[in-house]
Amino acid sequence: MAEARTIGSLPVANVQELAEACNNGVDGKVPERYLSKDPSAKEVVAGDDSARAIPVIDLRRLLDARSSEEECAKLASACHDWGFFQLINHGVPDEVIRNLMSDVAGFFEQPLEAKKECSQQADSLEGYGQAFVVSDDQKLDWADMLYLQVHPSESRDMRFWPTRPDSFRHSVDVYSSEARQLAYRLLEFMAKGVGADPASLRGVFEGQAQGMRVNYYPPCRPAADRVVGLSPHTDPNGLTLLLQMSHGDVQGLQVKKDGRWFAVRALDGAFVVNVADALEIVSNGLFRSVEHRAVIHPTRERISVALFHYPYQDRMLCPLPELVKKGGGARYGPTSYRDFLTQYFTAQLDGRKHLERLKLDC
Ligand SMILES: O=C(O)CCC(=O)C(=O)O
Ligand SMILES: [Fe+2]
Repeated sequence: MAEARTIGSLPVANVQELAEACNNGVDGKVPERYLSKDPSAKEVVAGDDSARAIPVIDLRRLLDARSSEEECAKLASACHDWGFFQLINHGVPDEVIRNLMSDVAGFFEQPLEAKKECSQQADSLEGYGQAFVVSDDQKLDWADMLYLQVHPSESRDMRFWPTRPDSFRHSVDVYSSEARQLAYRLLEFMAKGVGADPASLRGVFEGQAQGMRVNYYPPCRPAADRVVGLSPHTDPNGLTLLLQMSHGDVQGLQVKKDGRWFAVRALDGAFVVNVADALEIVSNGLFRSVEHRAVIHPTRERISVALFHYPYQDRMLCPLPELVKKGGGARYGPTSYRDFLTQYFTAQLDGRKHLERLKLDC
């Protein structure tokens, strides 16, 4: 996949190690590069009201002929109004998710030297390290990550795949194939929700690249409210399925709506699903790719696993013709997905600029 294999990141400190030093008082000062200078970043609509702010969609209701139409409409509204929803009764066995999360946590529990066996190489975002560091004076995120290309299987670069815990590779393999089928299914229901042909929307993504990013957010005792776990961004792919693991109900994901940040309270056992850039384009703007970010807890770590489903890369990406007709014209110009990714990275995660430049007046 173009993204991970052509764009590298400048090497920076390992945040898990840095956090240990900062948190246990050896060197309590958090380096300036991690401290946010934007105070507005802290204005959040949190509290209990927002706990269920993002809509909850029930796959069982989508599948049941008696409730499907209503749930599809709810799904389509969620994708338009929020770009995010939580998915319950999703059918991915608990055991598959448990195994994945336990192996992922096991990887990060290893000593640094062991994790470094999977380190990123120059010019690639694949492997263990930090992403999106393009300049020496850029602010840095309080997180480490492990990015793997997981599908198609021949695209896997096993140099970056952990061999410990022993079951890591198997767990990822099983999880990615279950979740992939779920993603395709969701795309069909999304299409139904806007009166489009399910096969057309599914066809843009089916069999295409799937990547997995594990984000490790260490606690930050001295300055949790001044560091950022993952800077505001949209995802460049089509559909993202997100799982999180935390102790003591630690949350961290925040989603932007109408210019305000909303804290997401992830339901136990649910997926957090979000519309990403390519799906906004293909849906002619009926589904929206919204900015989101992750914040840090003072005393507890958090791990999230994002599974990215990419569109085809050998054809031009553009809105589905039937949705263009419905919408009275195309709202996005055609783009090659490779060019789009280059723009995404050149914009340095600067809001939605890379998407806005494709917009047409109609
Ligand atoms: O950790 C989270 O909750 C968000 C992760 C995310 O947005 C990403 O990996 O793209
Ligand atoms: Fe994201």
